Amino acid sequence: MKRDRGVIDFEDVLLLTVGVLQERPDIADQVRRQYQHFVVDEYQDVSPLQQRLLDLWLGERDSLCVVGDASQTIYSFTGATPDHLLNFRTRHPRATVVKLIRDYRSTPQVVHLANGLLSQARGRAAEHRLELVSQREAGPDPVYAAYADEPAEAEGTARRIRELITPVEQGGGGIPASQIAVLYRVNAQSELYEQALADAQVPYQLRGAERFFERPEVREAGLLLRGAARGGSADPALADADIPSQVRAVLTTRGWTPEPPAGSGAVRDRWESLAALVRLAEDFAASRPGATLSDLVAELDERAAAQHAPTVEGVTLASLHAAKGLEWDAVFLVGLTEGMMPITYAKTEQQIEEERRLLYVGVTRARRHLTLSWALSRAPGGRASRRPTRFLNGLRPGSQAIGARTPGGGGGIERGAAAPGGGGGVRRRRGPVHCRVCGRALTDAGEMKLMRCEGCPSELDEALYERLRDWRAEQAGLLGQPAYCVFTDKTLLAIAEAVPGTEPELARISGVGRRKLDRFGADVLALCAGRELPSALDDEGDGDAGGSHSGDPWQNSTEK
Ligand SMILES: Nc1ncnc2c1ncn2[C@@H]1O[C@H](COP(=O)(O)OP(=O)(O)OP(=O)(O)O)[C@@H](O)[C@H]1O
Repeated sequence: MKRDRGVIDFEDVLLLTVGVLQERPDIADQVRRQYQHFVVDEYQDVSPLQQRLLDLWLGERDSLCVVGDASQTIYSFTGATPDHLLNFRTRHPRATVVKLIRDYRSTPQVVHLANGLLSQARGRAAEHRLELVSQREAGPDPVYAAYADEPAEAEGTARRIRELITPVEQGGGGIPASQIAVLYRVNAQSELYEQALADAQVPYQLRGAERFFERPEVREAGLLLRGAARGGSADPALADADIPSQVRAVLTTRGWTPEPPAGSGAVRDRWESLAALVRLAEDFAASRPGATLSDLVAELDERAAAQHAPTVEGVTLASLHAAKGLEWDAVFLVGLTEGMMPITYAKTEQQIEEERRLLYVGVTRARRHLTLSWALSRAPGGRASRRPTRFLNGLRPGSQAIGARTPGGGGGIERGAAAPGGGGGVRRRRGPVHCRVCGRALTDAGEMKLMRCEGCPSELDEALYERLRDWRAEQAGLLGQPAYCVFTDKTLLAIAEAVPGTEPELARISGVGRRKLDRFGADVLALCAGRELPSALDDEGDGDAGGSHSGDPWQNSTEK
């Protein structure tokens, strides 16, 4: 097909050049006369074909300098291998090896996390890893932020970015938008961030990919959905189906399938875009009961228009792969859940290790501000079933053993450390409630309950949150009341963030009144302390269906 159309791709450029240099010594001589010395950057990601071309350029000479970092090998899926780098000394015994361990880019806090990530790495590249030493002055600790769902994560990120770009004299960070990046694992994740940044009126640009609504498969899908909305659907039986079913039916004709195609690459990218559209339709239908396919198409048009702002110097949105070699003052690594990081199709140990290196590449892009975030469920109201990436275990606060309350290895914000006025045992006075993270006065009831802005990063102990939810479901069952009558989601979130150790600390959390304290206080404190509770269902002695466990059963189990 390429021959028919008279085009070649980048791989062909290499192949043809190799062919010319091999078969035409006269041309090879001329090229070698013209180019005397060679420097290769990112040498850990060289493919055998690229290595062959380099050898042909060089001929018998060895005027060659290569620069690389085996720990940043992230293109193995294209056939690249760090072996050329790691075997360089064998092939060129006279070569001088300079180990660059001084890191002039990042603060000690960022470098500490980068080193910590690699300390858990395995495989050949890991054997050659270097422990970096920051040469910069200290900066802020990396921020770890758990959000309830993906839109909240995107909105929270956009809000933090707004603060960072606000001029210093107006109380912001004074960082130019061009010095900020949001990095994600797959390009289909960009849509949420494009929308959130557009909503927050933050200029942005995409790197290495087109804007979501400008991608060919998304435009094509848009046209088909528009046709279907006008009644032009090829399948009249679908006219009465719900919006997501209609969208899935239309997108199936463009290659959407319920399960993703195996492996990575262009087919997978295309599928991810279509899957993002399906999710958008599902969320839209859930939030707008009674809406039609035409309404969805109008919504898509609106989003496309909002995200269509002319490209100006702005925040960079990029995949981790596209961020290689770059750096920014502030980097947001988003969507760091199991399944996305490592990505589901990374199965073998080597593939998992490559994912770890990808996260390492992301972390080392940050000069000063680094935020790592994830969402516990995909859509608002969904079950908080997601887990943050395993790669941060032992590194992010609260990620050690279940119930452990000590922060993980250095480099993290310790629980509550960032809470202005939140420390000590001082009783909270009634009056304006301020966000524990950014200090803004809160007016929204839900935010007041959380004691922070919805979008400000939380230091949620998600394992505790899960246990609290399970416990609440059990209590609600016993009481025959809805779960929110025990504690609302917001109160549970606030508890899982604050992890109160004493009754007064628990009492300070909004939504925990005297009655709740008497009834549930001991249970909650036991859970916060990481203790197991006996199942309330086994507790035959409590005849008061609406009453408390009187504190005893779990008090007895405190030695566990
Ligand atoms: N000797 C130095 N003194 C001060 N700053 C330096 C020095 N060397 C490098 N830097 C700065 O450190 C940052 C990182 O340098 P550079 O991009 O060359 O690193 P790198 O090794 O190629 O990183 P990576 O491969 O991870 O992208 C840059 O901002 C650069 O200006």
